[in-house]
Amino acid sequence: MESLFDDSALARAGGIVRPGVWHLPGWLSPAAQEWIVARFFQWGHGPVPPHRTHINGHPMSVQSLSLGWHWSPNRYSKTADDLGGAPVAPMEQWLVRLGQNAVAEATGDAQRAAAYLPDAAIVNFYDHQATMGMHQDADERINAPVVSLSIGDSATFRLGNTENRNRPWQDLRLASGDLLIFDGPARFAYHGVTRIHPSTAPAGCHLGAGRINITLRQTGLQAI
Ligand SMILES: O=C(O)CCC(=O)C(=O)O
Ligand SMILES: [Fe+2]
Repeated sequence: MESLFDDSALARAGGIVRPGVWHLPGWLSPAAQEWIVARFFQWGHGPVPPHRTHINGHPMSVQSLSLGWHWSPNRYSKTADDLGGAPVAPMEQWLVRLGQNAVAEATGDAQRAAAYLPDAAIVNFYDHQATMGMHQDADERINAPVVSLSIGDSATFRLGNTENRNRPWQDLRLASGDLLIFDGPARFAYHGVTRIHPSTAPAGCHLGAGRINITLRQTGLQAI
């Protein structure tokens, strides 16, 4: 019953939000969402467990883990140096292919998609209280697309301008299965998450309460 009225039942327009931003609602099939949730629980076993990254001494409200490169503020590393030095889990090849398919389908630019080789995934878990302040994804060295996948409860995602964390911005609702890409003129747009909407997830994704967001990034860094 619950799943009849989850957010995936809403008819939502998708496509180009503004130059460089694409939103494809329900891009991940229900089966893919369920499969990724199962993988998410496996990632939780380590080697670096989900953690609240500290920014300026304060823990973020989201719990994060990384694949490929460990992210800590302003820095990517191969070991989680802020958490005892465990090696980061490897990037998974199905995520690379998923990212390439996402870029190809959203943008229609086959060359940009083929050149896209994301080597890091940041996996965030939001409980119902969690939010993310306005920021730029600017720790990557090259200007490749950011591919964002959302699963579980819906979120209000705030998409700002490229100059500062203030207005103008626009609020988008990201539901389970949604794909969002920012690239080109919007690659360095400020963005954040202002709210999680409880009880909006499809029951079949089996996450329980909360939201997962996975962002795929191409860092431009070389492992040494
Ligand atoms: O949860 C989201 O939709 C955005 C996450 C994000 O901005 C990030 O991980 O840098
Ligand atoms: Fe971000």
